[in-house]
Amino acid sequence: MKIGCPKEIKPQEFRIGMTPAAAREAVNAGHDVFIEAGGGLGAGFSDDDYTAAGATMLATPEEIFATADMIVKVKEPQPGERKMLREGQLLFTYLHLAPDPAQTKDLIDSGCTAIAYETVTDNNGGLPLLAPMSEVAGRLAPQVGSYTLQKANGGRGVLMGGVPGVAPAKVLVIGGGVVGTHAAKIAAGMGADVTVLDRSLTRLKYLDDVFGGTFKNQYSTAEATAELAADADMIIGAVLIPGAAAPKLISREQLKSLKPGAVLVDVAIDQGGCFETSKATTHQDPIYEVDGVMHYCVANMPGAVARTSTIALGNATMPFMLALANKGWKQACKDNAHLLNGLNVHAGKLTYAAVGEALGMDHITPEAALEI
Ligand SMILES: NC(=O)C1=CN([C@@H]2O[C@H](COP(=O)(O)OP(=O)(O)OC[C@H]3O[C@@H](n4cnc5c(N)ncnc54)[C@H](O)[C@@H]3O)[C@@H](O)[C@H]2O)C=CC1
Ligand SMILES: CC(=O)C(=O)O
Ligand SMILES: [Mg+2]
Repeated sequence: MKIGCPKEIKPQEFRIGMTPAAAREAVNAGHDVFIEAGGGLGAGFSDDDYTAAGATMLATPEEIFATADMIVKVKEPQPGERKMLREGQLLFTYLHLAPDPAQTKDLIDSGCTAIAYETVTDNNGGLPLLAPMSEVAGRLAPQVGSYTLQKANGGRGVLMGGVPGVAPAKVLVIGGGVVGTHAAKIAAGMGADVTVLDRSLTRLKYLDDVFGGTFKNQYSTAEATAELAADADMIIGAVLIPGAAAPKLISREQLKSLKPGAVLVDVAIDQGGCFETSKATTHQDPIYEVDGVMHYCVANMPGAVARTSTIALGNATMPFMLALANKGWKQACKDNAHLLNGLNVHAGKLTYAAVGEALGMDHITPEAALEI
């Protein structure tokens, strides 16, 4: 198969979809790999690293999209990239379609087959291609949140760990999955007083068993959220209902009850965000204020640590990328129901129920798509 990997063009996105190690594995399996020249530089990989791995460098995204049977990326295709997708072409990347009707329409219109990293599943009820970036974003959240808490950045002027004689910051993490757990670990490591809310009792039991002495946890109700939020210096939004738009857990009205200069870090922004006042921001201009409350809502947080993230993502996607290349997408998805769960669009049809429900669009089952 011809596998193409363009340079990412989302603002301040320095990751790349294939590492030289992944390129080498694909070449060793008999595939042709095409990388856009300079595409790996932001993650510290030179063109020479890719050519040494057996890949061919192409100068432009147009050549990559025209040449490849499968496009491997990081972020959802941007409008210009969507125009280059064609019928029968396979796209393997993050999509986050539920809050994005324009992209969904373009993918459907293109006739391509699009497999979304974020909806591929595993045997433990996890999302193995979201997990590595959730680990990164979770660990970054207290880091960017603590910067935002500084007075000069609009925050309350509270130090995460406090000092002897002064209480530490109170951090509320809503959602105790991968993002939430990693955020809580780091925030607690910085000395903050951390509470995690989740709706899953199984998850709360796990958090209590493993992190009982490190941070607190509580069942997530509207009442508990309101009470803890009013007392928090920083609130990290980390909920997920796979594939669906994030539930809004703090309303604009509620901002009045928060502390002035409190910081909201909405990691769930790529699914539309879990605070009513969240709107996606970029690394260039990440922070804004609403009613005296600071918001950080960067939809591609892992791009800030592009090297760590590219390697972590490449490790996770490589076996799936190889299966798709070796077998073709249909056979690979027939052999692995978890990969089939990643199918969001095929041949002009939406194939992911939660996206269809979020956008009010017709959809077919992924099993039905295998027959088209
Ligand atoms: N902004 C960014 O750069 C990035 C964003 N993300 C996003 O972060 C979000 C979280 O991802 P993961 O932690 O991997 O998901 P996850 O599935 O591991 O965890 C989500 C948790 O939310 C809980 N939850 C659902 N509804 C809830 C509610 N009403 N109250 C409290 N908890 C609730 C679930 O029980 C689950 O434990 C996703 O939207 C993901 O796409 C992930 C990586 C990077
Ligand atoms: C998960 C995701 O969207 C990201 O890493 O950018
Ligand atoms: Mg994202």
